[in-house]
Amino acid sequence: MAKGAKPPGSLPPLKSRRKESRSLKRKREEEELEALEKAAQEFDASNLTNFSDLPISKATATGLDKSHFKVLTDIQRKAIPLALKGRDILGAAKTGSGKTLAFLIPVLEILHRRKWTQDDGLGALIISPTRELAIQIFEVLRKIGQRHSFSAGLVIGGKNLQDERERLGRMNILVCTPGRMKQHLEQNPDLDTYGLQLLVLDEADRILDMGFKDAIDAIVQGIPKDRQTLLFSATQTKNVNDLARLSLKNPEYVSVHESASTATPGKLQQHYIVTPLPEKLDILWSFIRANVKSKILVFLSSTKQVRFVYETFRQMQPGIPLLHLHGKQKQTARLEITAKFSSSKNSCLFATDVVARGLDFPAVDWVIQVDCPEDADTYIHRVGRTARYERDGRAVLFLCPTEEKGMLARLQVKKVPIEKINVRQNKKQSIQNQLQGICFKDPEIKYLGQKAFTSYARSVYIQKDRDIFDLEKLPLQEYATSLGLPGAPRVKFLKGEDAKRRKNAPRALLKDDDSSDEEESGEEKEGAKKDAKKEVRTRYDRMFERQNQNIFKPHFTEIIRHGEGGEGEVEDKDEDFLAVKGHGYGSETEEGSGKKDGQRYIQVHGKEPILIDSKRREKLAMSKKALLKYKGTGTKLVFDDEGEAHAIYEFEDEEEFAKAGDAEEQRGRFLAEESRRVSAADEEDKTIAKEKRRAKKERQKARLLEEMEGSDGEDIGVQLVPYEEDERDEAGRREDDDEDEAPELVEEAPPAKKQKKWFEDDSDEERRKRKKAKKKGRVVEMDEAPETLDDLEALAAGLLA
Ligand SMILES: Nc1ncnc2c1ncn2[C@@H]1O[C@H](COP(=O)(O)OP(=O)(O)OP(=O)(O)O)[C@@H](O)[C@H]1O
Repeated sequence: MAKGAKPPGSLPPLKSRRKESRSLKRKREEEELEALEKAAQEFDASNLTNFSDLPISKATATGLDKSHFKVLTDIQRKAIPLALKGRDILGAAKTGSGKTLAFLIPVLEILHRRKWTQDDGLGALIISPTRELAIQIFEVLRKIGQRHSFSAGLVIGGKNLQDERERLGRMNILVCTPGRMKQHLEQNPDLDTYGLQLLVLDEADRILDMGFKDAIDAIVQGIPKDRQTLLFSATQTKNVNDLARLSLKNPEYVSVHESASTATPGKLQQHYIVTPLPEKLDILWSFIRANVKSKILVFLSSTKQVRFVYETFRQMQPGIPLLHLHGKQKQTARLEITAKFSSSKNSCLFATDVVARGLDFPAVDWVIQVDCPEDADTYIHRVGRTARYERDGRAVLFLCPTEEKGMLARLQVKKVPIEKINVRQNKKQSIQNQLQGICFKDPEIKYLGQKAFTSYARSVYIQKDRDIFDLEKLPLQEYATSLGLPGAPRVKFLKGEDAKRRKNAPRALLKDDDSSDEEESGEEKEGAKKDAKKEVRTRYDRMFERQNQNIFKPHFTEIIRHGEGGEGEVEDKDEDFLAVKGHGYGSETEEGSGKKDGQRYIQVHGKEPILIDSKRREKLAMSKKALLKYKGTGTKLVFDDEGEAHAIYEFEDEEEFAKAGDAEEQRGRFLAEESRRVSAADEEDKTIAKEKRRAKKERQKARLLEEMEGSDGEDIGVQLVPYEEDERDEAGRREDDDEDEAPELVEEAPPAKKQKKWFEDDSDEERRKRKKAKKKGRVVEMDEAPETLDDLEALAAGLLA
């Protein structure tokens, strides 16, 4: 055989074999993808039942199987095949009917078929109106996408924008809230949206209404028009203007329950009761007491009401774990509460509408709507937190007599089957006295009650549907009494408030408002914001101004007024009372708080006024320590026999001085006399000090002896504490130290700040851990909850696979 010739039947070299197999693999993959695309385009959904029938990738099919999803729900059967064909979809289906999978499966499949890789940037954007819902969607995506290699991120705020930035540049799928996404699109040059293939809006009608308008418009401007768009909600919008804003292309309207006789889940039992407003809390309390073995979700119309009911009911101990959730809690707390309620078998969660949409709490038995929802759609979403995916559930709506007719008419139009029931009067328990007692004992709760009252009144006032909501017809005085308040707080309203706009406004837009104690809705807040620019008012300022509240008894209010001379300027004087009189710092002309050019100042005698431009600064400025600093060290005076005060050094009368002889001589005499006096005093001091040292040594000796012998024979665990470490006061003095011993104390007293500990307890261990975590730049906030925001963010940074 010639040199170099290959023997017949021998294999090609390894390198070229590998190359060949790689290209074969690639070819095979491409053929598979083409076949998948073809199958999706030609798919006939008429006999579709199981996920395994769908023309989807192996990766998605495995993810679904591993998550135990087998049979498609109606909305999934109708929407998924169309979305896989690349159609724009307007999907409407009852709450709890599985809309999340109806958009997540197409998201994964479209990107897969288009061979999307990490280098291709953002491929799909999923928008949710709340952080909780975004987290929930993200978790489902993680489960069913576990066999894909896309990177997915969660963009919901509550974290440093900069931290999120770099990671976002590498993400293929983002689940986000509108405000935060808008921020990133505007400020993050690393975010490449040019190739975006899919835009999904969950709870689309909510996202498209006024509150999110700016954010959504900005997002839509920043992404390509040539993309697929999927909109889902239980109460879908068909508003042409909304759809035009999203540039939908010939969308397919998929409404599986439009022809159904009801808009709510079949297994949901819905009832309402008619109750006078002042009896609502009695009924709620009695209901909870009678259902302590259930899982109950209670909707109230504002954060303040949620907090008031939670705080008071908690004190009254109904015998069921209580939780509360609203939009003003910190994200970690919100996550923790959501997780707790999800995993609990029996508990009662008081919440605002922040949990009304989309959240999939397992096995909720009851949804109670204490406050009437603003419209029938909100009703549908609230009750949809129970009776999800083939489960049973019950819902009760509390209606005031004035709300009954209007609300029932609205519900009827929306095809909500609801029946009236009555409360068994013998089971109803009045809690008014208990609430009064709680409010009386705790001014903070009373204050919260006042805010709850105000926010309720405002929430009714700002509603547009006057057939249902009529504030004037509500017995507000009695309602205040039912909350345990001594009188109805005065509520200020401004014209033209827009409940929906404020309610749906993203957090970013409400940022300024969040810092205040006011409620979430209404132009009142905007008015308040304007006021806030003029002067900084603390909650205590407001509390004092509320004269009809009797937070302080009327005669006390009188004292404030008379003490300040005149009723005309009560507001300013109240502030003076708070700032000055309350602390007893002298005359109001010299010291106290005042206003200049619309700014508030605190004036301490002889010092520059301190500008009060925040609550924190006011608190600081009013602290004892700060005031001591500003007040200086004071002047030492001596008193003569007649009780007259004199400065320590005073000028002598000139004539007297001349009579006493030559000035230089006098000086010499004075110095000689003083030095003799100082030497004598020094001798005396030394003797006293010596005597004291000796006595102290004796005492120490005696104490040691006592300790060694065990004075009364008992084994005292804290004997290890040595004598240097005995009790000291704040200045580092020991209890038996004498004021006169000052010179010795200076020598002996160690720096009083930190006392050495001779034994270690759990707190030391904790402190060390905290210190360590701090050093690493991270504070461990929740040890037990497995799904902290950090966990989720870490997941967000990782790959789905
Ligand atoms: N095909 C399915 N098989 C079994 N369970 C399913 C299926 N699809 C969805 N589910 C379950 O049904 C529940 C409700 O699903 P999902 O949250 O998607 O409902 P939804 O229609 O989005 O509700 P909402 O309108 O309240 O947002 C979830 O617990 C989900 O896991």
